[in-house]
Amino acid sequence: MKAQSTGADRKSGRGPNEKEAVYESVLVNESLPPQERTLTRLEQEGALLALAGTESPALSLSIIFYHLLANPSILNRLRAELETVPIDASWPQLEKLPYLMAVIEEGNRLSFGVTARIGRRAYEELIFTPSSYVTTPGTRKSYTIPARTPMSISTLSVHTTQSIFPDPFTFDPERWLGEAGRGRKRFQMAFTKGSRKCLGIELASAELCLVIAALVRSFDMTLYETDARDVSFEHDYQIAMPKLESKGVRATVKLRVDNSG
Ligand code: HEM
Repeated sequence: MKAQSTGADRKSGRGPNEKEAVYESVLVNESLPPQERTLTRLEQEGALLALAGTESPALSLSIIFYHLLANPSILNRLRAELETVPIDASWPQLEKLPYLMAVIEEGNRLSFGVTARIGRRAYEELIFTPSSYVTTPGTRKSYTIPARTPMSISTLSVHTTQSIFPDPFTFDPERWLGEAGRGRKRFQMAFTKGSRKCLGIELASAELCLVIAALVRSFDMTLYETDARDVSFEHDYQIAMPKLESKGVRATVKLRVDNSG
């Protein structure tokens, strides 16, 4: 769905290629009533952007780096692929690397995005037909969901469905490759789906591609006092949290000499 313009462009006289700033889109937004164009609303937008834009990619990165360092065969395969592009490869160049993208998909899958059930209401009646992945006996019939019925789905249950993601708690980038991998993408719920899905998907992809490529190529790392429980989903704080005493994913780091690219 195309995002609706807030009207700020018309007021500012900006050209079609210039971007609207977030605060401006609140203050000059003709579809917002005046009581919404307040300092409180600006604070809320700012806090959401700062939180959503930092914690979520940081969680995916921690999970990815734990599994890369715990599984040298995955790390070596990723490093070999990264060495096929220049050392200063851009985001568009990195996005074309299938194994890097598979590692990112798998990190996002095991981060679970937002673990709380996020609600949706459709304005029209819906017919829900379970996919062929629904294997519980007696649950394959279709349902009619009346318009405006509150609904929600749990990312945890989708991302750990054995028939979609076999051995779901194993970090296995392979599952995102080839035809089968492409088919699974519609079950990637880390950013959720629909009109309120994450606003920062592209920025997150750029951050993850560039940071992973830079760290993997520049450093040799060894896990330090870190185990699987530092990245497992043990506590639900609306985002997945590991064991409470976790100090995060820690590693010792040595600069490497990368002769390629
Ligand atoms: C791996 C990284 C990220 C993940 C897994 C993630 C996940 C999510 C999820 C699950 C939501 C809730 C969507 C819903 O309500 O259905 C969300 C919303 C949002 N995210 Fe992200 N996010 C990530 C990175 C970012 C980044 C880098 C930004 C940039 C600032 C960002 C900005 C936002 C904003 C503004 C919303 C609210 C959208 C709305 O309510 O319309 N996110 N994100």
